Amino acid sequence: MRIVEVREVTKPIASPIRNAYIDFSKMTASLVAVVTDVIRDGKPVVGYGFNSNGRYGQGGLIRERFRDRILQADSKSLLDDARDNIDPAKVWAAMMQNEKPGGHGERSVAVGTLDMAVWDAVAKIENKPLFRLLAERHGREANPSVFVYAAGGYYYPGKDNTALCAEMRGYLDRGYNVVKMKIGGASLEEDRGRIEAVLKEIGSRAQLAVDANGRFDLETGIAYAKMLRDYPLFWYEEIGDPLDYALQAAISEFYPGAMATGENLFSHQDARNLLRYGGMRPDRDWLQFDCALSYGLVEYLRTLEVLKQFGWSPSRCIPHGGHQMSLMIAAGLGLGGNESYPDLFQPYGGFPDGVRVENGRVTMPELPGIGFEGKSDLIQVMRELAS
Ligand SMILES: O=C([O-])CC(=O)C(=O)O
Ligand SMILES: [Mg+2]
Repeated sequence: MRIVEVREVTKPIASPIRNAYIDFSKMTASLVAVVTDVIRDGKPVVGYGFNSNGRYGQGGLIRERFRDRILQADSKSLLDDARDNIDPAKVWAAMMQNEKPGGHGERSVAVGTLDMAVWDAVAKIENKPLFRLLAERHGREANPSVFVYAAGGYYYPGKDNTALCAEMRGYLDRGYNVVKMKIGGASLEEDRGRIEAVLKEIGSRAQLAVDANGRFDLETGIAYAKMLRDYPLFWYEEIGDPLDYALQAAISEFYPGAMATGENLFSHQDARNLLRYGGMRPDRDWLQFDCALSYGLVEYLRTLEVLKQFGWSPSRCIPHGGHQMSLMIAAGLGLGGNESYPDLFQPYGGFPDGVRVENGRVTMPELPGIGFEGKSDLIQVMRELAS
């Protein structure tokens, strides 16, 4: 049993939206296929992966370093002999040989993308949904019903509060009961008006989270905290620079409600520093580490270990990124839920065809692997890459 080929293509996921920090007019993502020599139903098992929005495709790193380390490794050294399967942790170690520690910028995206494809292949080889395989290996009960919230509310040329409210109402109509919008890309007073308009629109049918995308300095973050604490928000997200743990800790003195952060922390070491120094509160705050940006599930398992050491439950994690991989981890390992972008980043985001959001939850179907085969627009581009 071996990995015979690794393919990458960089795809556009551009749109005219903008958050407080970047616009998405040139956004791309890497799509990868990991082809094995294992035959199921007369065809080779192929695992697929892609990275989440926000960090661009990683074709250069994948093609120049990580693909060759997988293909050039002794194939036996990548196997889990006891399970007669590929061992994702060994593939991970092969990819990371001759990589220095620290400085976890973007190679973590390249490795996370390939790691997703490896797990997809591993679960397909066992002919199980990945969430069932994870629950089994970790001695847990799987729960295929997962909380999801609708992320959007971007700044958009010509978008006024009427359009923003219509967008949010559309999410409620599709079964969501938590919605998220961007802040920090306008003045505080303008953002207050946007928030009040949305709160009035959604009424008691849903809760609202707000996301500053790391834009604020301490003073602005506090000014917003004082404004936002007047409203019953679901969370106040990524207030300042993702690596400024002292800022995060200081804001907690001004904001008693829930805060969320972590989508731009790419390693278990960075996650540990957040828990050590960021003043995050395990009884109310949320952690958004996204395996597809941060060295994959092999690393995410280490991050979950760190959480345990610091007294955090996996149920405080609601990953960034809106992909099916995190849905699998949520259903298999008991995360608190997952992000979703109902109108953005297609065909990569979302759920298998026919899966509906009901009362803010989706139920994972019993598809082998991550379940990409159940999403027709997505599997089409994946198969184009593999064939
Ligand atoms: O706008 C983005 O970069 C995405 C983001 O922060 C989120 O989904 O939380
Ligand atoms: Mg965010």
